[in-house]
Amino acid sequence: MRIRGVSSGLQGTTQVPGDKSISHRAVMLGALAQGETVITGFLAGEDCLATIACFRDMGVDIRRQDNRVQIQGAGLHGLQQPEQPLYVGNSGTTIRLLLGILSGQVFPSVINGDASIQKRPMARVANPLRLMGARITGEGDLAPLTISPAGTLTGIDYLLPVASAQVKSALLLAGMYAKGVTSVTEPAPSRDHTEIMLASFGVAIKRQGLTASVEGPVVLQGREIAVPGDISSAAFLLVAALIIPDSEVVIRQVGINPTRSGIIDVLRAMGGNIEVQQLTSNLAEPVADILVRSSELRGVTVEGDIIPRLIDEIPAIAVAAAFAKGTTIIRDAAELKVKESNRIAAMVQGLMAMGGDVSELDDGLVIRGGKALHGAAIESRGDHRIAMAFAVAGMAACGETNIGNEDCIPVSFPGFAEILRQLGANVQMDGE
Ligand SMILES: O=C(O)C1=C[C@@H](OP(=O)(O)O)[C@@H](O)[C@H](O)C1
Ligand SMILES: C=C(OP(=O)(O)O)C(=O)O
Repeated sequence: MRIRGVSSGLQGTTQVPGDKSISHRAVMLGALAQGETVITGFLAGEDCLATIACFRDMGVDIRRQDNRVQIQGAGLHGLQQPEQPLYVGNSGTTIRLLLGILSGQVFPSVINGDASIQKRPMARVANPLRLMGARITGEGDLAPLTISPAGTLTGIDYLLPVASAQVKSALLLAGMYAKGVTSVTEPAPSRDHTEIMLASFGVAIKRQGLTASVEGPVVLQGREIAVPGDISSAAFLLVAALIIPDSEVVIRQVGINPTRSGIIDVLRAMGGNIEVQQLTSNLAEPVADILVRSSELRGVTVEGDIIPRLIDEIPAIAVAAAFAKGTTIIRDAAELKVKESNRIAAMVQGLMAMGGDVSELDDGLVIRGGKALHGAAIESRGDHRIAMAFAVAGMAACGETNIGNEDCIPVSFPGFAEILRQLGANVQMDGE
């Protein structure tokens, strides 16, 4: 992907594709429900398509036309043994949440993913599932993993060592199959889409402070789900509009669930001019139109409980920080090292290659902003968020930026380059 610095600001009204986390969960719960589930605004990105493929491989009737997905629910015990290993591609959410569901099945299964997935830690999910009675094996607890039938699971009380919505969700999903109550307590609030969606499918999920509990067995009722735009995708447009002078952009219909909206708090604390017009005030997954204008940004410290509320947005925040006056410190974010790539190392190296003044911490990074950035050759490491973060940096830098392995972008944001071009950016994908 080739990006040139823009000569004028980004302008216009746009919309980002559907929320990735909500799209995955809608397919999973729809597949396990009774009756039909219809999803609109579904993210037709590679990760969520992998989730659909896994459930089709287990016999579920799922039809998709663009962003509309129609699922004939198989019921909690209606999945069939897959004929081949389930393949999740690049999707950590798919493999971790599926481990919870597969642990409750009466058939054996094998689950695998791409080279990045094979390096990501699965013990954080497999260990608590084993406490429930699940039988999961794999070399070094890495994918490929084999799940053998275990008889009925037993509910547990589990204190998560790190705030992870994927681990929390895997345990709640396994809890649907377990005898007794499964309770999960997290150290800080992580995204709560699983809890919200389980309740909307009719499951009596209890929530108290940082604890969520479910008592098995449950019955899920199919329903209609409208997926809002993904704030994690909107993050790249927000930062681009803030750092490119003379920009004014409206992003319509973005999900602003408070467990996801830390990016807005941080960009505003940096001096970002962002207006949020909430459209739905009474629903559990609030949706808003967001207006953003170019702003003089200043450095901030990002740490503590806000980190899980913006974990996937840190690459975008690091780019905003490089264009801000003063120093930004990001810490308590060691989780970034075990995402699709080591995102701390990727951001430090890439920003340095563009002339930024950055240093790496064990659990984050320090960005001394305000240096004039120039275009550079950046390796995305096959990580969609790294590729998009540097596309945005390249738009505000002088000269040309080339991003290697940018074909990972549709993992979460199909149409990224096209949307940027419509807003006035000079972005070209290889082969265009
Ligand atoms: O549950 C989810 O949908 C996700 C949870 C987060 O991962 P962790 O649970 O590992 O923090 C996040 O980084 C990922 O993009 C999506
Ligand atoms: C970490 C991410 O996703 P996953 O864990 O599902 O691969 C992401 O989308 O930034």
